[in-house]
Amino acid sequence: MKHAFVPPADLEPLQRHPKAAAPGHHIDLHHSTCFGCGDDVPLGLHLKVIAGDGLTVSADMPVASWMQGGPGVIHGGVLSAAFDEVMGTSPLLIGSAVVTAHLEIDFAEPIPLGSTLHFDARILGRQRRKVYIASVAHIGDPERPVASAHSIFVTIDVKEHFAEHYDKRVIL
Ligand SMILES: CCCCCCCC/C=C\CCCCCCCC(=O)SCCNC(=O)CCNC(=O)[C@H](O)C(C)(C)COP(=O)(O)OP(=O)(O)OC[C@H]1O[C@@H](n2cnc3c(N)ncnc32)[C@H](O)[C@@H]1OP(=O)(O)O
Repeated sequence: MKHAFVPPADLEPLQRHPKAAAPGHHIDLHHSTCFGCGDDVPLGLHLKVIAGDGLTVSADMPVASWMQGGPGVIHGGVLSAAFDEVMGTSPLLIGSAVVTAHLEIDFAEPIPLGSTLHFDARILGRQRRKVYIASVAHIGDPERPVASAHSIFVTIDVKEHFAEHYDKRVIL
């Protein structure tokens, strides 16, 4: 698939954390009211990200009618949010909490409502606090990706990062 993102050549390789979810297992929720993965939000993506081998994860997302952008197809922002969630969950494999600093999406084909998107994502490596991640999505044929994404996530101290906003969080 065409893309313009070039990760640095000198990325530091990363190791899976000994306590990371085992391959085939669901990686825990960010929190229950997260738009991307939370069980308690009525209108959310409800993504279940599954640990793969090494530094990989995967997820499936049925493309529901409320995700419509152009007639009969998924909205690009919804697709971007799904990539963000899948890639943003993967650093839990290395024991790091992260937030998105940079997210690039390449849209290769219109994605019809009613299809199921399958996402695969892979941690490429780190440079200081930056974790580089790549992801590809298909709707049935792994040889024919419909979209791909490249991102830079930055590791954070969760308590410190959210301290200013934590009191305004939504509890359902
Ligand atoms: C008590 C709470 C309990 C809660 C429990 C819940 C657990 C939840 C755990 C985790 C939540 C994850 C939820 C995932 C959901 C999916 C992911 C999202 O959607 S996240 C939302 C969207 N993203 C943001 O809101 C970030 C907003 N941006 C920032 O906060 C800052 O800009 C931040 C943290 C990204 C960086 O700020 P700096 O001050 O800490 O650090 P600096 O030095 O500026 O950047 C570090 C490195 O990153 C590069 N960098 C920063 N921004 C970049 C960019 N846009 N492009 C390229 N590089 C960038 C910099 O050049 C620097 O790199 P060099 O080491 O110097 O090479």
